[in-house]
Amino acid sequence: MSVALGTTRPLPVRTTSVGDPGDLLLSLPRTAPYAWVRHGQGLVGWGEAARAEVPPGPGRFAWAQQWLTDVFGEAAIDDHVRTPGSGPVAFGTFTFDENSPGSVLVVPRAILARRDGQAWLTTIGDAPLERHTPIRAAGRISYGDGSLTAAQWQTVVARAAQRIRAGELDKVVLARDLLATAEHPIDVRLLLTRLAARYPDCYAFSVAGLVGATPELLIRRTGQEIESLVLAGTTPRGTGPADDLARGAALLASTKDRQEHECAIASVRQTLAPLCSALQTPDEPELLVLPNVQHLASHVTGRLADGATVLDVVAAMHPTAAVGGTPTPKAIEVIRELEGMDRAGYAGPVGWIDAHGDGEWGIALRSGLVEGRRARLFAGGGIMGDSVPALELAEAQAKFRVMQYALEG
Ligand SMILES: C=C(O[C@@H]1C=C(C(=O)O)C=C[C@H]1O)C(=O)O
Repeated sequence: MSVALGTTRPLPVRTTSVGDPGDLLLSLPRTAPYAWVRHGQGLVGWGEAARAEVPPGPGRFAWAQQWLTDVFGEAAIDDHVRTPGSGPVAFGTFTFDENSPGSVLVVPRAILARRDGQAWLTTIGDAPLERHTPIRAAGRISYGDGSLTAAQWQTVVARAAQRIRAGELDKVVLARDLLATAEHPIDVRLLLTRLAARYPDCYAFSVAGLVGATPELLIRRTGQEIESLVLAGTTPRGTGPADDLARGAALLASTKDRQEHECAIASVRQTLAPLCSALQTPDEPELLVLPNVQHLASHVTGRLADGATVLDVVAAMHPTAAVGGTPTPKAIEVIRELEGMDRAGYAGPVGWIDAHGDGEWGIALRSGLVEGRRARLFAGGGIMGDSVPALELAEAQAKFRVMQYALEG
């Protein structure tokens, strides 16, 4: 466990109501901003009161939960707002692969939040906080291949589809990375403001260098109520309104995409059912239309049977078939074997948790790891037996556009 210098223990936490803070993202200072924002609502944080580098391995979520229980349990909390996200909050990112290092939890020293017309500020300790400075442009952006070229990746997709046809597994999600280099150091706040403006239906997030705008809500816990938005099955946007509608209709009617979606729903149902006293999954997916792609989407709701925290639920759900595959252990094996890269936090859980175990966690898609002038971007898609490599590449390229837009404007 690490507790930042300049803060005393137990952490002195104070939450008070504040007037309308305006755009949450515009309050962030430049260094290490934390964010989870959708439709202008959510939480932003800065500074560091406590930080944990979570050790890799199968026990990582339990380790993280214990760390949170210790840090929150001994905090001296003066919370005048008492709502999910008030009091001390930890932002977190977990790597996709449990064996990869890089999972991090951070309790910021300041958290500014807004939900349903209510706004609040939480501060920890009284040392002065870093102040807001103007957002800086990144200048020209150039791109290079990551681990595999587009052609190599298509070969890998074809190989995976062949293994699915041979009956080794039902579905696997394969991704690739793209390396972006900017002329000037990348200001994460610039990426966040662009992402929030162009993708308001997505969760714009920033945790420990992992930045993106994900449409996929892994789990939200509010008391005993839980919600999840399952996405799987994708088509790029059309060239005009008629083409767009036709693509949406074709996606809803596509056997390949409906089966891919069913794999994702089945994995979520299977992991949530034992934790819930009630669980509703829709019979038919809907279309979620985003500026770059259209997805098959299912909104799942439920009621937790016992006192599981949001992180306990994350631990049970990750990785869903939307980002791993079916069956999960075989899909993970194939991903490790074929992708030729470490996904780091991409496709892993990202979000926040409070001292009562409430919180919101997404799947870190449409994202990149940002450091200095460089960003490593990630995108992928579900592969089935009848997947066409060129179409999968086009889908991944459409998904890369989210972060390319964030970098280039
Ligand atoms: C893997 C990604 O997205 C996932 C895969 C999808 C698909 O294959 O249709 C759709 C949404 C996400 O669950 C990504 O964005 O990189």
